This record gives sequence, structure tokens and C-alpha cells, in this order.
Amino acid sequence: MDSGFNLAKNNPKKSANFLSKLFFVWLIKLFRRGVKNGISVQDLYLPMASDNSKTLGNKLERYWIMELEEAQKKERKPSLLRALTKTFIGTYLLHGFFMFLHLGLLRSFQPVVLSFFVQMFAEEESSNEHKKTYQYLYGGGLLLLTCIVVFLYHHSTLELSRAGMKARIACSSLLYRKALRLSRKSCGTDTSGQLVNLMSNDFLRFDLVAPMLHTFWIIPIQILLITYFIWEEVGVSSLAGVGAMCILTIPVQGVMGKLSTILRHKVADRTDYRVRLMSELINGIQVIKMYVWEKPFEKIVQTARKREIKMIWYTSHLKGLYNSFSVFTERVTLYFVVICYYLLGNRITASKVFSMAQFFNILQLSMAIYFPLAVQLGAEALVAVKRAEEILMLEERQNIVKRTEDNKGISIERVQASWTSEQHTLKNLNISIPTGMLCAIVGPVGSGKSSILQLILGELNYDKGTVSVNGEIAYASQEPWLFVSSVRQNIIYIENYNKKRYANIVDVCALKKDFQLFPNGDKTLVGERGVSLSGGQRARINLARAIYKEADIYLLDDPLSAVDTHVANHLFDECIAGYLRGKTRILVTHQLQFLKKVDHIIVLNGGIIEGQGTFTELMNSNSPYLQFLAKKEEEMEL
Ligand SMILES: Nc1ncnc2c1ncn2[C@@H]1O[C@H](COP(=O)(O)OP(=O)(O)OP(=O)(O)O)[C@@H](O)[C@H]1O
Repeated sequence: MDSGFNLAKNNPKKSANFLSKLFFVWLIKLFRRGVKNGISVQDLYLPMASDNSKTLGNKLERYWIMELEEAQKKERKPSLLRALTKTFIGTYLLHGFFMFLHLGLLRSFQPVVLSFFVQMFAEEESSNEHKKTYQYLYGGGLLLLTCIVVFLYHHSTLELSRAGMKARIACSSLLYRKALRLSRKSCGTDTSGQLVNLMSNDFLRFDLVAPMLHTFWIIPIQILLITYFIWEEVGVSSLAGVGAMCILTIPVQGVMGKLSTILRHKVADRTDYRVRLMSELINGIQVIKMYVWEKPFEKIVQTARKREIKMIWYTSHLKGLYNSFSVFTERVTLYFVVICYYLLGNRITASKVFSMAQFFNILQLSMAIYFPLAVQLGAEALVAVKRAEEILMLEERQNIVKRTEDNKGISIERVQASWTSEQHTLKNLNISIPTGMLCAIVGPVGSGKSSILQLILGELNYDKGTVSVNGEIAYASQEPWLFVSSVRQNIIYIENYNKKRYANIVDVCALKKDFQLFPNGDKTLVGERGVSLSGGQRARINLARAIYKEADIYLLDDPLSAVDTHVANHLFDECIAGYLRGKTRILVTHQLQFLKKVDHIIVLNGGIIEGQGTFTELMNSNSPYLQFLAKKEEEMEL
């Protein structure tokens, strides 16, 4: 549960002065360390306050909630893209303007100054009296222009990438928060694979796409400006070059953009499937090894990976094909212009060819590299946003916990709830459990016992009736859940360690003897998902974690079935009926001997309450399920 370290070094950018920021001097220490020893996670600085995941997550969440409300009012689909735009538009536009300055304006002027500079060395200019002064002037201008372009380029690209990084972090934070609120019903779908893939893969596109997005409006302006400059240099011949450049790039880009969206969707789906498959395999690795199913499962994974790689192969080839276009576009266009200019009877000079080579180099960079890259990354980022939207729209847990002063621990009235749209799992449920009562839920397999606990936890949403729960809830699941850490950490979980309480709980959960058997007592490490423990030990540690939490209501899903009768009696008498006395408790169980000791029993069958009351009341009313349990017990005793 603990990542093991915290970043401790303050970010030097915070205290850096203007010059240090301008030349990135604040980073030199880190680079030096990197050159000497390589950089490890411990060397990294604390993020700036404005890059903090909590701050960014809060900001985006605010706009996302506003977007949800607006979409509901206007009866349209909510858009994460709109929320993202509202969150980051300020800084993004400012640095977009700086990008326009260097990419759109200053870069386009560079070849013009270069042309003047080259002209100063041409023979016919030798008569010019101020030739030297102009040479210095244009040379200095060129140098100054290059310096400004370099500074603007680095700082605006860095800040725009930072905006992309912020969008990635904010989206990851928003999805993480959503994942914690998802109902069990939503978790049952393909969600976990999708979440992992989105956070580790899809959202990375934001960092890359952020500096590129401005090219959508800057490049058309740049093209107009450069076309004008080329026109000034070579007149009508410029159209041949710009036309050739447009033909070689725009249609290809359109096709590329469409194809890359389709392929990205396919790759993402196949990666989701593989990640889900792998996580299921790892979860069930014990069973797979036990039945020696390694080879067939290896084949399944290989097939999934092959299908994924096939799509990645197509994407890479498409990228390769397009990159090969960019290599000859610049030369071909320059060739067209020069030939056209010559055929129209003009004389070609060095200043014209040099400046035009530069103009076409810029055009080629923008039209054949930046623009298509922006189209491709934009399409991929859009797919990521759409996929994130799907998760953000999934059903959430209902928060039904109330704190009222009345004596009602749990009250469920006329509730109808279902996991799927086809069938109702719980029907017309009426339960009232006063504070401090010990209530047992019994019923055949699949009758809905665990579903009632999920309903109380707010994990199963209901479409009719009311559920009110008065107080804090602790829950012990039917399937024990353990994480990789010490046994003690598995029990205290996220609560504070209280020696006395902990010792009591170890005692009532019959764990003392087990701790003596462990090599390091309760400090023994639990292996991945508790593989080094027996089923009974896992169930008791899982129960102990729920009991350790100071709560008003304890929901215990069949904790006694994984242990022998002797231990089950100890758990019931010492823990459930003893230590937790005075708390509201719901115990799911199949064991008749405990039903005699509880205050209230609910008999469930097919999602309907077949009967409820004390043990004697139910036996007197000939409850079929209790009769069945009693008969079974008699048979066992014989
Ligand atoms: N997370 C879930 N998603 C979809 N359906 C579910 C989910 N959990 C339970 N169900 C369905 O709800 C019905 C009731 O299941 P539930 O687990 O509540 O029964 P149960 O009485 O606790 O059974 P058992 O004694 O085996 O634990 C079953 O048909 C089951 O398939």
C-alpha cells in the first residue's frame, strides 16, 4: 500500500531567477548528476504546485461537473474535450501566441533576411558603398532573428508540452476518482483493462499533441506569408512550387488522418483485450499451473498479441510511407519552381535559390511533417478523450449513508434492484434493522444475500424504494482480499495502529496461534494475493480488517464457512456476538447453529424475502429453508 519513498527535493525552478529560467540553468545540476551516475526516481524534484495532480484533478473535475449539468440542461452528450478546453485554454492560448510569433512570423522572415544577406556578396552589388555596413546589418539581423526563434521555440514548446502533461495528469486524476466511485455493476464490464490502457498509454498522446495543435491555425497563415515572399522573389513560378507542395501533402494527410483514427481505435481495442487477458491470467495463475494449462494459455496470449501487433504493423507502415514522402517533397517543389522560373526566361541567382531552398524547407517542415503529425496525434488524442468519456459516463455507487439520531441502523423499504437490465435481483425488499442488532441472512446459493450487502454499501443501485443507512460501515467480503504487505498491515489497512485494539482483534479472530506459526509473526509478508496463507487464515485476516475499522455497522459476508466448526464457534462467540456487541451487524451464513443465537433472521429466496423473525418464530412458521437446514444438520449428526 506504500510506494516506499516520497520525493523530497524542492523544485529549483521555483527559486530560479529570470536568466536561469531563460537559459534553463536551474536544470544543470540534474543533468550533471545524470551524466555522472544516471538519474533515479529519488533524484527527481517535487512537482510545481500548479502541476500537482490534486490541483489539476480538482480543476478539471469542477469543469467536468459543470459540463455534466449543462449537457443535462441542453439534453446533449457531455464532452470531456469541452471541459478540458475550459480548464487549460488560458495558458494554452498565451503560449500558442508565442508559437505563432516564431513559427508563423519570424521563421518566415529568416529566408528574406538571408536573401538580402547573400545579395550583399553578389558581384553586381560590389559597387555599393555601404556594402560592409549592410553585410554586418543583415548578418547581425539573421543572428538576432535565429536567437529569438530559438528562445521562443524552446520556451513555447516546453510550456505547450507542459499544458499537455497537465491535461494528461488531470484526466488520469479524474478517471482515478471515477474508478473509486464506480458501482460493482460498472466494474463488471471491460473497465479495468480500459483504465490501465488509458492511463498508461492513450493519455500519453496529450503530451505530444499539445504543442502540435496550434499548427492547425498557424500553418495556413505561414503558408500565405511564405507564398507571398516566394511570389516577391520569383513571381508566378511560385505557384508551381506551392501547388506541388499542396498536392503532395494535403490529400495524403486527409487519408492519413482517417486511416490513423481507424487504426488507433483497433489497436486500442486489441490492447485492452490483451491487458485484460493478462490480468485475468495472472490472477488465476495458480489454477493454470495446477492443471498444467500453460501451453494452451500461452497460445491464447500469443494470438491476442499477434492480433495487436498486426494492427501496430499497419500503423507503423502507414507512418513510414508518409515519412518517405517528406524526404523528397522539398526537393521536388524547389525543382519545379526553379525550372518554371528559368523556362519563363528569368536568370537564377544564388540569393534566390538560397532563400527559396529555405522557404521550401520551412513549408515542407510545416506541411509534410508538423501538420500531418498534428492530424495523426490529434486523431489519436480524440480517440483517448472519447474512450475516457465512456468511462466517465459509467454508473456510480450511490451514497446512501446518512447520520440520523433515530434508532434505525439500516432501513430498506420496497426496494427493487438489479445487476443487469434483464432481471431483478432483489424484489420488494423490506428490512428494518435497529442499531445494535445482530441479524443473519440465509438462503440458497444465488438468492441475493451478498447483493443485499452490496445494496447497503451503495454498490448496487436500486430503481425503486428507499435505502437509508445510519452510520459508518465496515465490510468483510465473501472472497478474502489481501494485498502484498505484512499480515499486520493487511489487518490495520489504512487505519492507525492501536496496540490494544489490534491485540484484542487478533485474539477474537483466532489469529494468535497462526502468528506463532509464521516465520516473522504478524510481520510476515503476505505473498501476492495471500498465496502463502491457507484459506481459513485468509478469511480470518479479511474479517480482522473489517473488525479493526471503528464503524457502526458491520457487514460480514459468510466469514464462517472457510473455517472448521471449532474456529467458527470461536469467531462467532468471541468476535461477532462478543467483541462487536452493541454494533449493528449483518452476518451472511449457512450454519444453523449460529442462527439460534442471532436476534433476527432474514430468509431469502430468489431475491424475495421468504420470511423474517427470530429462530423460534421462523421454525414455528415452518420456513422451508430453515427446515431444510435443520434436516441437513440432523443428517450430519447421525
Ligand atoms: N457483480 C455482479 N454483477 C452482475 N451480477 C451479479 C453480481 N453479483 C451478483 N450477481 C448476480 O446476482 C444474483 C445473486 O447473487 P448473490 O451473490 O447476491 O447471491 P448469494 O445469495 O450471495 O449467493 P452465494 O450464497 O453463492 O454467495 C446472482 O444471479 C448473481 O449472478
